[in-house]
Formats: sequence, C-alpha cells, structure tokens
Amino acid sequence: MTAELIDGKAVSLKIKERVQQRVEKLKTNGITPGLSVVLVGDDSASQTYVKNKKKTCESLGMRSDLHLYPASLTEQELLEKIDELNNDPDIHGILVQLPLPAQIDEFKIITAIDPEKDVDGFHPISVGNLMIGKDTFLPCTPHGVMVLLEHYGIDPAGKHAVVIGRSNIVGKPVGQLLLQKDATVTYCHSKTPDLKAMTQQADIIIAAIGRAKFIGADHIKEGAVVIDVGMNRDENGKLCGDVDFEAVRERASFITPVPGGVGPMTIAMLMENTLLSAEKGLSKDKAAESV
Ligand SMILES: Nc1nc(=O)c2c([nH]1)NC[C@@H]1CN(c3ccc(C(=O)N[C@@H](CCC(=O)O)C(=O)O)cc3)C=[N+]21
Repeated sequence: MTAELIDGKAVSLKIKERVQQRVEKLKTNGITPGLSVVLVGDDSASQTYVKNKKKTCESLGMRSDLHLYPASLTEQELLEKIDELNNDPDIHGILVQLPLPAQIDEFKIITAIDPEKDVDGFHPISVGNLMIGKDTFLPCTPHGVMVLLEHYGIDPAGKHAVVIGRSNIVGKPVGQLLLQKDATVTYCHSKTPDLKAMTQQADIIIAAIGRAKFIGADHIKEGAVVIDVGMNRDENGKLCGDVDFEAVRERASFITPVPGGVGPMTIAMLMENTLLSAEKGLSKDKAAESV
C-alpha cells in the first residue's frame, strides 16, 4: 500500500481563505483583528517563524505587531509588556514565542496573558476548558491535526489513536481532542518500555517526539494513518519530521509530509483563533450596546 498524502499546505490555504473573508466582514464593522507576537532572544529560526506569522496576518488583512527583545530581557519587563498588550483594545491575540530564556518563568508568562487573548490556547483556563469540553481557544497544532483528519474523512471514532509525546502544547491536548472524537487513546513517551508494541496496534499515530525519522515502517500497522508533528533537522541540515517518510508511506493509508503537513496548519489555526477573538469582542460590544 502507498499512502495518500495529507496536504497540510493545501488545507491551510483553504482555511486562510475563509479567515480572510471573515476578516473583510469584520472590517465593515470597523474592527481589524490584531495579533501581537513577542519573541525574546535572537534565535534565527524563531525569528523566521514569527516573521512568517506577521506576514500571514497581513496577507489576510489582519494587523500584526512584532515585539523583538534581547535574550537578556527580565521577567518583570516581559510581564509589563504583556500587561500593556492585555489592555490594548486593538490587540485580539497575544503570542509569546516559546521557549523563553532560562531567567523567565514560562508558566508565569503564560498565566499573565488574558485568557480572552490566549490564541495559543496555553493558559491554564484554556487548557481546563479543553479538558472539560467547553468552548475555548484550542491550541493551534493539535487543532490543526484534527482539521486535517476531518478534511480527509478520517473519523477517529472507535479507532485506536496512539500519541507519542506528552508535551503540554502537542501530545496531551491532541490526545484529548481525539478522545472527544471518541477515539481510544494511548499516550506513549520516553519511559514506555516497548513503544513498537504500542504503535503497531495504532489505527492513527500522532508522532510528537522530537527525534528525526524515529518512526520507521516496522513501527506501524499496514493501513495506519500517520500524522507527523516533528520538526527536526536531518544529517544534511534538511527539515524533517519524526517519521521516516519514504519508508512509512509504503505501509500507511495516509501520511503527512514535513514540511507541508502539520506546520502550515499551526499557522492557519493561529489566524483563525485571532479572528475568533476579534469576532467575540464585536459580539460583546453589540450586546453592551443593546442593554
Ligand atoms: N507560543 C508559541 N506558539 C507556537 O505555535 C510555537 C511556539 N511558541 N514556538 C515554536 C513552535 C514551532 N511552530 C511552528 C509553526 C509553523 C511551522 C511551519 O509552518 N512549518 C513549515 C515549514 C517551515 C520551514 O520551512 O522552516 C512546514 O512544516 O511546512 C513550524 C513550526 C510554532 N510554535
């Protein structure tokens, strides 16, 4: 069997088109969605990502401002910036690029962001709402994975989904979203004694490990759906996922490439969250007017 390619780039374009149309509509009500992106430190890969986020925002008619700080920024200074953005009515979404330098406590920063502007879905309130199935900002990468599955007609209900990785931003939430869609979910991680025995039982595999080409053909069952959330560099410095794509595609039914799979979806869902935040603001203003 050769797997069908899950084209995240193409699906992300469709989502962005829809976002753009809704942005136009919002603008006729006098509101332009605005995203603030904060980057601390001069990591060049991170700079490229945040610049891409800004470019994408602007291509969809949204506003975006970039706040670049040296790696020496103090926690207090960052908290003050977040406070300012929390109180800026033109800013609907705040994204603080992770990881942060060691002197800054990530949890303190994430919890300082107004949950109503938490377009990353990382605030404990957003995480809690996700756990109990309440309406909230969904974290962008897990949400992007679910949208891809839906787009390709892959219904998780009754399937065995094996999530490899238990980070707060990918592994844990994507397992939760799969559970909400009635999958049977197994979480695997670095302390799982026999990973292969687990992944061989999976109908759907979500690889969020962080090791280049770690998942080979012998890890998967014939016909499995393989979603690769990895972002690594191979021995030649080329971007690659956690899955050995060429080998695994011969056994899988569907597979995401890296690049062009989950990555572009992450950005598209961020745009959608920023739009949703701005739309919520509008409906609140309208409600206030009608009182
Ligand atoms: N607060 C916060 N929120 C994030 O969402 C966040 C973060 N911090 N820190 C870093 C990670 C990483 N991340 C990516 C998003 C898109 C691509 C992406 O578009 N990738 C392209 C390729 C890009 C390339 O060629 O380098 C693709 O897979 O096709 C990659 C990585 C968001 N992150």
